[in-house]
Amino acid sequence: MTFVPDKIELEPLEVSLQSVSLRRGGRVLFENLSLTLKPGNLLYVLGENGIGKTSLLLALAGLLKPSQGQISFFKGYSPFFSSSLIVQPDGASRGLSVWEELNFTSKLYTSSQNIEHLMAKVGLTDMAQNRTETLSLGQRKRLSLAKLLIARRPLWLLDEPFSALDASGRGLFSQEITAHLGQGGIAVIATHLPTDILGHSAKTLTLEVAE
Ligand SMILES: Nc1ncnc2c1ncn2[C@@H]1O[C@H](COP(=O)(O)OP(=O)(O)OP(=O)(O)O)[C@@H](O)[C@H]1O
Repeated sequence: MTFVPDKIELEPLEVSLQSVSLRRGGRVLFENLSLTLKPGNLLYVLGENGIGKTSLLLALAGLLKPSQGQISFFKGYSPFFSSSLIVQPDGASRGLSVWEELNFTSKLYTSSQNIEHLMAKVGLTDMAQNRTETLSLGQRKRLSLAKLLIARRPLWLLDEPFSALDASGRGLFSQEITAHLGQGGIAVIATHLPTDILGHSAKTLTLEVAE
């Protein structure tokens, strides 16, 4: 059975939420949410702790089912083949080294990206042989960025992408998000940080307690 298509181009994806409600832990997080994301769009999801930002990202990734409404992916892709999700804590715990983790990801996505080049780009060359679970939080975030670049999905779902990163890491991540948007990708960023870090025009969605 083939789980991943041989080659995924950055397709001009469009994602649409129609009257979406999400329940979790026995309570309604939000109701009747409608919005459309088009190529090049950046959406910031804001709101207090526990309001449902990460849950919305999980729903967009196809990992949580809306209790009402629909999330539609145009152009025929399922969320599994069109999105990359970075949540916290990340899932770098397979007992692999940094190089092995990137090699595994590369094979999973049949990517032709050069792993040495990517490790240099994200500043992890010196950590190539270190097991991923021994990385610092900022190094893990850099590893997540390398995996995003390998997967090359059109929809990036990023939970606090800039937290734990130093200034150079934040610069690098912003540069790659900007490049992704420029290539017609979409980014959804859940954050508590100021939303001007990218200098890119953005939509903002502030989640509030459901009635
Ligand atoms: N696995 C789970 N099972 C049941 N309820 C959960 C689960 N994970 C989270 N929740 C609940 O869902 C609600 C929304 O959580 P979510 O992680 O989406 O919030 P958030 O806005 O991302 O918060 P934060 O700003 O703290 O990261 C919270 O009330 C939380 O308790």
